[in-house]
Amino acid sequence: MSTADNADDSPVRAAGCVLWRRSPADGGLELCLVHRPRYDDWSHPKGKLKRDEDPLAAALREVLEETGHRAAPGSRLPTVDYEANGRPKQVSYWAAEAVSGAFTPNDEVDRLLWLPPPAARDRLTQPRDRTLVDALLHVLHLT
Ligand SMILES: Nc1nc2c([nH]c(=O)n2[C@H]2C[C@H](O)[C@@H](COP(=O)(O)OP(=O)(O)OP(=O)(O)O)O2)c(=O)[nH]1
Repeated sequence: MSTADNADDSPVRAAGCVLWRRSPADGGLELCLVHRPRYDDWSHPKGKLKRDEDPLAAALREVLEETGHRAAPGSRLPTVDYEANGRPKQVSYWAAEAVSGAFTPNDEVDRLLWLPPPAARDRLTQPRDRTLVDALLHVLHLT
């Protein structure tokens, strides 16, 4: 197999966060989901790594770009694998607490919601992304 073949078969790498906060109203846990008009879907903030970029740095950069929030990273969460446009894709995730910032609608993300865990689970478009809600509760010792 040539080097070019290897490169073609290698997964597209992306990274993101299950971004959480304590509700300003009642202190309950809330998760941040983003709506992408391109797919009309709801997902966790994430995106592809730039060349030579560290996955955690990429995850925090994507959170800032898509949600306007700076985040403090916590535990590593399970990696999500799927096929996108005929190529394997591997998305690394971290739990991260939103610490500052504000959302402004942008080309990639036109809506953002802060939802309690059960509502976030229901709202997520991809079943694989729902498992990350439970993984977050586990690392926050809430299950
Ligand atoms: N978020 C997410 N999207 C998925 C999963 N499985 C799956 O087929 N998709 C679909 C949604 C889109 O139709 C397609 C490509 O979306 P994507 O979010 O992976 O790719 P992208 O390049 O547009 O975005 P990004 O990685 O830069 O954030 O893959 C999944 O488990 N999670």
